[in-house]
Amino acid sequence: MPKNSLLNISKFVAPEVIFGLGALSQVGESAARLGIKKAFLVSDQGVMEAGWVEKALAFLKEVGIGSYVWYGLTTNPKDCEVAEGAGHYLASGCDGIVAVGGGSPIDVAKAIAILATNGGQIKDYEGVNKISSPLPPMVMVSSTGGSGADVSQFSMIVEKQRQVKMAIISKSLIPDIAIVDPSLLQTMSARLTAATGVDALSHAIEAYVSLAATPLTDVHALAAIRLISANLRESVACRTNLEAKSAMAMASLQAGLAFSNAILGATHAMTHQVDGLLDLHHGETNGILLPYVMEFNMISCGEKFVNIAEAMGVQTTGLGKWKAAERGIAAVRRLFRDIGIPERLSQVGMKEEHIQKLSLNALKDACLVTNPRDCSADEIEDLYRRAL
Ligand SMILES: NC(=O)c1ccc[n+]([C@@H]2O[C@H](COP(=O)([O-])OP(=O)(O)OC[C@H]3O[C@@H](n4cnc5c(N)ncnc54)[C@H](O)[C@@H]3O)[C@@H](O)[C@H]2O)c1
Ligand SMILES: [Fe+2]
Repeated sequence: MPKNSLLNISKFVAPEVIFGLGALSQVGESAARLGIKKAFLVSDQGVMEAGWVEKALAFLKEVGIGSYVWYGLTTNPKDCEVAEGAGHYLASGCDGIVAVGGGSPIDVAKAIAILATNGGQIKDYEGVNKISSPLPPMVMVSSTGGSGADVSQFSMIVEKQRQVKMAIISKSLIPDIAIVDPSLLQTMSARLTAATGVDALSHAIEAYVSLAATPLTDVHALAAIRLISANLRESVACRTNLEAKSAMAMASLQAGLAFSNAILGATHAMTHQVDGLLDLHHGETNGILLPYVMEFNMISCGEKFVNIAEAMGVQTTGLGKWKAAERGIAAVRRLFRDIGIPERLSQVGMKEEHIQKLSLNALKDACLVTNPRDCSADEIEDLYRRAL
């Protein structure tokens, strides 16, 4: 029986989602509905400067919710930042968490929630299903249209000492309410828009070919690929193109629903290691690696790669399966080139001497388990080398 046959049991988890231009205005009502009296608002410097935190605070105040703002985190957030944030949460008298930001603040907000009710250190929760006590109520407002962390069961935190990005995976990490307001994407730079859009496309493609894909995740993954292929260029080109921003926000959301349930693959397993070592934008590294991993994975599920090609806008009629699949990968490469994603890992600081350690760590990453083609350490090394 095919792995994603309707005859199999499949599960799909998702938070309540509020989507649309102006949806940020629902943050107060959402927090109130969860019984939050004082919100611990997690964000970061860039999102604060863009003015979105001030707006969220006003909406919380409107419904009588007090708040404590903490934004002491960086991109590729670190375990020490989570520990500091959890200390602030426990001392603040807050009874719920609101994040306003991209994947970094959202992941830290989830990690703070874990420590707040489960104690210990964040590294104790690395892996699958390590959380035992329920978490405080969580409302996540995403500001990047890329990570999908606002709907996912993941939190990604770098353990500084090991220079490894840990995947913490648990259904407890699915927020109660996700607010997706495409207007927030207007303050992102073109480079950030490109990198976050590439992250979303990597989520959709990896989830679609994942060994854990189901009919429910396939629908979202393919829809996300179509939206990204048709709108990412325009979204990068113009900050105020609200149609393109809304399409990218929806794509990120659907890619998030797909990968949260189908998990990911070798691209992410390899990118997480580079994130831990070099502190680059996660989306750019994914963009460099994804076409190489697609070439490697293609033989495991040719038909799916044809569907990806079609979702990327490739006319496949009359082409054989493998030709069509290759054209899909070429379409991904062309999109990334058009929006200025670097093509080689050496351009972003990676060196030959890093490859062996990164490959061994990638082999242990939880995302590799669902890659459609088995990967040995040598094959991962080879993929890093091809992308170098
Ligand atoms: N938990 C998950 O399911 C999941 C999935 C994918 C990625 N991630 C993680 O998410 C992180 C990346 O998240 P991201 O790509 O959303 O970016 P990010 O949260 O790291 O933010 C990147 C930069 O963009 C700025 N920024 C964010 N929104 C902005 C806006 N609207 N206007 C102006 N500036 C803005 C931030 O201040 C920051 O400087 C990585 O650490 C990655 O591992 C998590
Ligand atoms: Fe990602």
